[in-house]
Amino acid sequence: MSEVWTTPHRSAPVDAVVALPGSKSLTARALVLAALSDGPSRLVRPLRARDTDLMAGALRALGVHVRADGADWLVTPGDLRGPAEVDAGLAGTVLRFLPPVAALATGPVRVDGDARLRDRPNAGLIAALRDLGVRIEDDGRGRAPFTVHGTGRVRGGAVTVDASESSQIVSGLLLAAARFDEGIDLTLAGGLPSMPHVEMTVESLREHGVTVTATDGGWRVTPGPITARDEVLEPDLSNAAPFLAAALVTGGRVTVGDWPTATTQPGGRLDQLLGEMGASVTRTDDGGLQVTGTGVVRPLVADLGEVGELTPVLAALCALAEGPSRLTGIGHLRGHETDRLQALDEVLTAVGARVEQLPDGLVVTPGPRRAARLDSYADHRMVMAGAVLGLAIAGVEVADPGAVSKTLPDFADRWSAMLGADR
Ligand SMILES: O=C(O)C1=C[C@@H](OP(=O)(O)O)[C@@H](O)[C@H](O)C1
Ligand SMILES: C=C(OP(=O)(O)O)C(=O)O
Repeated sequence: MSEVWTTPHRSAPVDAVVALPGSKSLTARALVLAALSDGPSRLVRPLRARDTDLMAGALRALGVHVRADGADWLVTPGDLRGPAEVDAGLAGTVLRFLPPVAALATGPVRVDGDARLRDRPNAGLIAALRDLGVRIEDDGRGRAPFTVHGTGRVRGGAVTVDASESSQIVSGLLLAAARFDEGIDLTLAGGLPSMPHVEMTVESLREHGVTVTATDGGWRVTPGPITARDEVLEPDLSNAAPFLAAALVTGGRVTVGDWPTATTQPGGRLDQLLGEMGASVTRTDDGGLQVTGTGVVRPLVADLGEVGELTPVLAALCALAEGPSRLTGIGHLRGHETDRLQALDEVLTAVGARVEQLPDGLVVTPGPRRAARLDSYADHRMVMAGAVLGLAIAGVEVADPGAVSKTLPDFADRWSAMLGADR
């Protein structure tokens, strides 16, 4: 892909069926649990993208055998050991899920990544690990780079955790906790975004035979073995968002195949959210989710705190809506791949919308549309948001579109295929 992507403009209704690779979040959990489990596992239809490659690489660096050369990934646990250097790239999942695993290794494990990773909030995780008996060297801010000095075991036990800036702090602790001597009795110190992602963690743990109990203020994980299991990964429903949005924008029809009947992925809320924005949403007989639009996009007033990663695409839709939208509950997006509230403000303003930043969200008022060159902000979901805008607005370009490699390296090809797939 070139340095600047001229996104396809399309006024005719799209009519396409789209198949998507596995979920980033489920693949990350499956890799970590496979690495900590009591035998080899096979992951079927994992996501192959920068974030999951980095997770596989991080686990390999600690002594886990991950075979990723075939269609399936084969994971064989090994003795966890340092010294090791872990490149977390820009992946929140690696930043927050890997350190508790590193604490179970012997020897130092240094975690670092892209320049922006060093700004991503992580103090709640580092403080919690220290309270659980782990020695960690950091710059005093709890952010990358830091070094976990594992001794091969973690005491565990009761801990109060500040996960107000990222649910991944809770997920990371819970994922490894069955291997701590005392498990974990985690109490939240404050708010928690992205609750479905914690439910995903709890469900993944239970599928691996781990006992997780919801308590008054958090979760308790009982110490014990993590049972190895083969797993077929659900498609990534957050990556489905731009494709389904295309139906709404063009007044067309898009079906994403193999849509799970029940899911903890935040994208599972797309039927309701896109329905509120004017789509009709149905399930197809062969298990897909079909979204049909009329070409009119209704404004959205919603608290997206539980489904934050859907925000960039939904906000792009809001800029194309027939009135002002208000998206709240998403202050923590300022700590994502980029400050997404600021980035969305800049991008939506560039294409003609009026944007007001709230402490925890955005008010987006559509305006006269205009062409613009947008930045990707190294953020995969900002590229996808740009693609949605470009459908409706001629002349939308996105600089540095390769940022999509974080979760969907061939996004632009899939986007073109969708647009060319009219029947
Ligand atoms: O656990 C996970 O897989 C994720 C949790 C969420 O993180 P935050 O709670 O930091 O938003 C989400 O935004 C991220 O894309 C993936
Ligand atoms: C916030 C996201 O990623 P990360 O896992 O790096 O936090 C995302 O994918 O939208």
